[in-house]
Amino acid sequence: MDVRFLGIAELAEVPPAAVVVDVMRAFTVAAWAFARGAERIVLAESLDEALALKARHPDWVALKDGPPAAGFDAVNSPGLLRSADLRGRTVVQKTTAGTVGALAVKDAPLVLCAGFVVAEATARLLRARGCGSVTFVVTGDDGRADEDLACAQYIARRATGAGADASEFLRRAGGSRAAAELAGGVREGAHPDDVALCLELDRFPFAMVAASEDSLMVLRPCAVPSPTGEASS
Ligand SMILES: O=C(O)[C@H](CS(=O)(=O)O)OP(=O)(O)O
Ligand SMILES: [Mg+2]
Repeated sequence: MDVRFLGIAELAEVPPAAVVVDVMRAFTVAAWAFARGAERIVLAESLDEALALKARHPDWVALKDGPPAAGFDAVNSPGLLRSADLRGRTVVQKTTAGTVGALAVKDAPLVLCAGFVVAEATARLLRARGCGSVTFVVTGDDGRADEDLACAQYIARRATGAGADASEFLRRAGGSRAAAELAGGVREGAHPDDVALCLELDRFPFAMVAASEDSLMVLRPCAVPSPTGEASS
C-alpha cells in the first residue's frame, strides 16, 4: 500500500482513497454521534449552509465548533455529545478543520473520516477494500497537527499490516497543541473529558464513510468485516 500524508492545502489531485483524520475533535464527535443513534451526518461547506439546511429541515441537529451559537443545537465536543439522544436524527456538522478536509476530497472514490476511536475499523476497511494507494489528510494546523499525524501514521501502519504499538502514537496526540488548548480551556465549546475521549483507542467498532448524496457530502457508519469474516457492528 502506497501511503502519503498531506495537509488540506497540499491536495493537488483527487486521490483514489482518502482517510481524513481529525482527532480533536470533529471525527471523534462524529463517531459519538453515531454511537448515540444518529443516522447520518451531513458535512456542511459553511456555517451559512448549515443554518440553511437546518432551516429547511428543522428536525436536523446543527452542530458547529467553537462556542454555542444561535441557530445551532450542539457544539463539537464529545464530552457534551455523549449524553445526547440522537436516535434516527440527521446531524449537520461544520468545523474548522475536519469537515473542510472531508469536503476537499469529496470527489475521491473512497473517503473515510477517522480518529483514534475508529482507528482499527478504518484500517480494516482499507485492507478489505484492497486499497493500493491511500492519501491521509492531516486536517489540523496545515497538515502539522501532531494528534492528526500520529493517528494517520498509526492507521497506516495497521492498514499495511505493520505491527504498531499504539502507546507512542497516543502519547504524541496527548502532547499535541490541540490537547493542551482543550485541557487549558482555550478552545470553546468544550468539556473537561474531551481530550481523554479523543484518545480512546478503538472505542467504536465501525468505520465512517463519506459519500455524495443528492449533492450533499454525507457521512455514515460502516460495519467492517472482522478478520474472521464476520461484520463487527
Ligand atoms: O472543535 C475543534 O476542536 C476544532 C476547532 S478549533 O481548532 O478549536 O477552532 O475543529 P476541528 O475541525 O474539529 O479540528
Ligand atoms: Mg482538529
